[in-house]
This record gives sequence, C-alpha cells and structure tokens, in this order.
Amino acid sequence: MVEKASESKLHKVKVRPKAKVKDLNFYYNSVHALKNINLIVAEHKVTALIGPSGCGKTTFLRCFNRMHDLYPGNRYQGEILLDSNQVNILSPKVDPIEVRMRISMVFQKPNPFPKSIYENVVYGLRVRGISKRSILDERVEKALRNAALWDEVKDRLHDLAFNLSGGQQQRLCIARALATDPEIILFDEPTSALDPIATNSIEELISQLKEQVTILIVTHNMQQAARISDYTAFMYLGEMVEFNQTNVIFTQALQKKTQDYVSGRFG
Ligand SMILES: Nc1ncnc2c1ncn2[C@@H]1O[C@H](COP(=O)(O)OP(=O)(O)OP(=O)(O)O)[C@@H](O)[C@H]1O
Repeated sequence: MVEKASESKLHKVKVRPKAKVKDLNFYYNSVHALKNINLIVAEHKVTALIGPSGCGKTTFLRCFNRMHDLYPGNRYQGEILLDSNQVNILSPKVDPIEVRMRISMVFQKPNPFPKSIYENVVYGLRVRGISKRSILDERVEKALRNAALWDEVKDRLHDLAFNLSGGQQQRLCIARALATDPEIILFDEPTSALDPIATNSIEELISQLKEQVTILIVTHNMQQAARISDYTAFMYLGEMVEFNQTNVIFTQALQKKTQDYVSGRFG
C-alpha cells in the first residue's frame, strides 16, 4: 500500500510506509520537546533526520524504541504505528522490551558490552530466552556477515569486544542490533566518533542494510545525509518543518528555513 504524508506543511510524498507517526508530542517534564510531529517512515529506505542542535532529532529517534521510558517525568502523546500490525508502540500497554527487539538502536559512540564479541552479538537473543548453541552460532555468523565484520573476527569470536578498533566496535554494535532481526534500526550520529575510513565503511553498510531493514538516522553531516539517505526530514524547534526525497530537500526545498539550513546559512 502506498500512502501520502498527511501533514499540510509537509510535501505530499508518496512512500510505502513502515511506520506512521501521528500527532506526536513529547515532554521532558515541562519541556515540550516535540510538537505535533507527523511523518511516514518509508519501508526499506534510509530516512535522515537533520536540523540544528537542540531541534529534537535525538528525542524523536528515541521515541521509536521507548528509550524515554527509562526516566521518570517523560511523557509521550500521539502514536507511532508499526505497519506490520498497526500497534501503537507508544502505548503503555506495549512492553518497551518487546519494542526494542523490533526496533534496535546504534549510538553515537560505539558501546559494546564488556563481554566477548560473540556474547555481544547474542545478547538480545539471550534476553529473548534463546540458548541453543547451534541457533546462537548461526545467528552470530549471519549478523556479523551482515555487519561486514565476519571475516575480520571469525577467528577471535571469544576475544573481548574492547580489543576491536573503533570502527570495528561500531560494526559489532550494528551486528548486535541486527541479531534480533529488527524491523527498524535507529542510528544516532553513528559515525561522529569515527575516522573517515571507518565512516565510509559504516555508510556503505547502511546503504546495503536497507535491503533487509528500514533505517532512520540522525546526522549533523549534510553530505552524509545526501550520500546515504533516500528521504530527509528537516526539524526545527521541535517541529517537523519539511519531509521529502533527499535530493528534493537539498536542491528545491519548499520552506525557506529548510533552504537556509541545507545551504549552511544557519545551524
Ligand atoms: N533530559 C532532558 N531534560 C530536559 N530537556 C531535554 C532533555 N534532553 C533534551 N532536552 C531538550 O529537548 C530539546 C531537544 O533535544 P535533542 O537532544 O533531541 O536535540 P537534537 O536535535 O538531537 O540536538 P543535537 O543535534 O545537539 O544532538 C532541546 O531543547 C534539549 O535541551
């Protein structure tokens, strides 16, 4: 099914939806950080979230895996509907642990657990109660292959993850995120702590991964957004100002604010 984004301020963009964000508001106690956000996240595409510091990109990303539940006083209003079953993942009736199995996150700095490479990858599977060695072995190989790390680590799976380079650690975190077969992976500035070579390999990986999973990425790097994303959403002061195909946002954005931001006039 192909639908149109409904918000009048946004371009009418036809996308195949993986998730629909409807009238989303988010509060850190009295701080109203997200204001009436509407967005359709396109299936098997990369959607970049861009905007100046403090506009709400990370706050928005973290709604998708209920990270805000970890702190008291945070409050969601509105819905994020997953297309697979039309469940509102923000509903208090939905278990956040289950949401995090379906929607994984990769953070700014690689954050492997103080465990072996193998145990990092199987972590989410063990939480799910999977303990059969043959299944775990198979999933480890598959996730590491998909994260383009298998060849580099296949002979040292039981080494401590901290012994890997920064770029390898980030690919390990991607393998860990992939191991539970998520529907969506959230990337929060995944290359900001990496050198250009490691950045390049993560970007290539993200472009390949969209064949199996839907991707939402926060980036400060305009060129990165232009290189790897299919769609771009521009946020400003907690609002979703404009959403469209990435090439449209970068060359013929409708809103003046978007034009000014992508051309580096502020931010
Ligand atoms: N824990 C918190 N408590 C109160 N306000 C917060 C909290 N975290 C973020 N905010 C506020 O919410 C707004 C959005 O912050 P957020 O971190 O989502 O922005 P961002 O666009 O990701 O910024 P950056 O690009 O600098 O990472 C900001 O005004 C910020 O000060």
